[in-house]
Amino acid sequence: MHDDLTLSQALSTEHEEQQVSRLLTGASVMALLFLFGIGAKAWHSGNTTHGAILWLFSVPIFLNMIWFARTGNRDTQKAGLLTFAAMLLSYLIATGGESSTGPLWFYALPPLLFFLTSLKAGTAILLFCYLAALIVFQFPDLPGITATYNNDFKIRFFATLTFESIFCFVLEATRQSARNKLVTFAQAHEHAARTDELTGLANRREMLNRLNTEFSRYQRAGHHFSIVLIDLDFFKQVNDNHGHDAGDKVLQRFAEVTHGVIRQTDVAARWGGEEFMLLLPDTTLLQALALAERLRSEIASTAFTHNGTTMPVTLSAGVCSISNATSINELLKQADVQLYSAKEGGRNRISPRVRSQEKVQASPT
Ligand SMILES: Nc1nc2c(ncn2[C@@H]2O[C@H](COP(=O)(O)OP(=O)(O)OP(=O)(O)O)[C@@H](O)[C@H]2O)c(=O)[nH]1
Repeated sequence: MHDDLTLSQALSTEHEEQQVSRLLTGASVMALLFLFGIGAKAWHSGNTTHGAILWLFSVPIFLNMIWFARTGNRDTQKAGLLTFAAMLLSYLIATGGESSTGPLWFYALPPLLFFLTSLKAGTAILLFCYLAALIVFQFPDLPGITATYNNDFKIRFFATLTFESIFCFVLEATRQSARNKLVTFAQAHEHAARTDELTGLANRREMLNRLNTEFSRYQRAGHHFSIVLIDLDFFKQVNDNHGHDAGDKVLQRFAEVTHGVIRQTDVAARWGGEEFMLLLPDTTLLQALALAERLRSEIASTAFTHNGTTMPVTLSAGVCSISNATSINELLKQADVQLYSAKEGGRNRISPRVRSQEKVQASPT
């Protein structure tokens, strides 16, 4: 599954959120193990109240894990774990934990906070933790505070925690900036891999992907679709008479006109050279013929100009519906046969011809 992910999908917010959830689950399991182990050690060394309180903390963490497994709600999982961590740290700094080592667990907070929340939210929560520590250090007589710390410890605690927090902030900011650049780069790269540079339409590779997707949809749910294979008539003459730049301009203008004619759900691609393909989801052969005819007429009446000279541009197109084919290959082959027939029939026309079309195309344009 993972191999199928594109780079920008792999860097997407959803994917990152999944990673965060996995990390939170891992952190929860580790927290449970630590609480159980350190609680057991405290219990055996006679500090039974401290041991029992540590074990008690494992209950909400365990329930949070169960809740996440049942609901899949990542926000609750994150908020729950951060709340329990804040409560546990408050307890540890207020009581000193074992041998006044409780505040040491504060050092786990900065990297976790910046990774799990935003830089802003992480800084705000950290400042709140600083305030809590300051209150414990400055007012040891407040109810619930049983630990006393000497001044050297307090100064070193704040100095090292500040150093670590700044370091984590800078690291996370750098990581986020690199990630954003990578996402932008990946999106541009993926767009380029799917798009024809000259016309901005989908390229052949993208069209083949979309055809396969549409064919699967047809096989699964019976959604019909049609394709239109288009070739500009006598395009070589445009290049020969007006130059390659003029030819390029015609291709670009053709793409613009096509965009104005098709629906948003349709896909237009440059199939190669001066050949184009339209993929029309949920469209019958007759509807596709009508659209192709509309495009033919629009192109025939559009003024293609270059350096003040107007160039005559018309198209021929072959149309085929998936209901007349058993595979993508056959669909393409039939559209090609129809295109050939349109060219043979005199160009500036759509094939197969149905009665309504014959009436429209009877008068030469
Ligand atoms: N300017 C420009 N010309 C291109 C491009 N790709 C293909 N062509 C030209 O398109 C022309 C296609 O010519 P042909 O295959 O002979 O077809 P045609 O002149 O359109 O004649 P019919 O298709 O038979 O109506 C060639 O001259 C190619 O060089 C492109 O990206 N830019």
